[in-house]
Amino acid sequence: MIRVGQGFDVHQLVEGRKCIIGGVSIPYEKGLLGHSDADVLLHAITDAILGALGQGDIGKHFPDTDEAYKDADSVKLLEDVWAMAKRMGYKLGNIDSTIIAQKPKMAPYIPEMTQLIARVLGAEEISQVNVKATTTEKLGFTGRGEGIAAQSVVCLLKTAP
Ligand SMILES: Nc1ccn([C@@H]2O[C@H](COP(=O)(O)O)[C@@H](O)[C@H]2O)c(=O)n1
Ligand SMILES: C[C@@]1(CO)OP(=O)(O)OP(=O)(O)OC[C@H]1O
Repeated sequence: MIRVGQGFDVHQLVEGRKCIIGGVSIPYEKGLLGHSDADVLLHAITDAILGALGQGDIGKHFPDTDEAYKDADSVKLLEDVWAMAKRMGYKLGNIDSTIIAQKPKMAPYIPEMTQLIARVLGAEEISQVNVKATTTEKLGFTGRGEGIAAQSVVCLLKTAP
């Protein structure tokens, strides 16, 4: 059986925070604000997987009112959700994601993000994981550099009854 899910997330860009996207710390004058490390891409991916599983969203599993997730490493949150997917008998079909950011330039960091996501999700080949980036041509909150958004679509394949 095939299951499909989609995820979308936004975090504000502020001074004095790290810019962690796809598990990679990107050198930039601003970083993403959140209760956790605010990794907007991994949050969109986590939500896409939860959607495919019919298990709600990231805030249901990791509430931003819980001190346990303060400054949480979003790689760990993704690992926890992926462990659930495996327990439910799923493996990765493929995942495609887009980071929506005017700046910084994501292209140099995308291979490292892709490798990390592929490792966490147990991809058999790297082409199962695709990460893209786009500006919004200086339009809207992303175009003004006020925040970064990410969206993701995942296909999961049932491996066990
Ligand atoms: N933050 C970003 C945004 C875009 N890119 C790369 O640039 C290409 C052109 O972007 P457009 O918004 O003009 O389509 C895009 O295809 C990405 O490869 C990027 O690296 N970082
Ligand atoms: C990840 C959580 C939990 O630390 O906090 P944030 O970093 O604020 O991220 P968000 O995308 O709002 O998702 C859910 C939260 O519960």
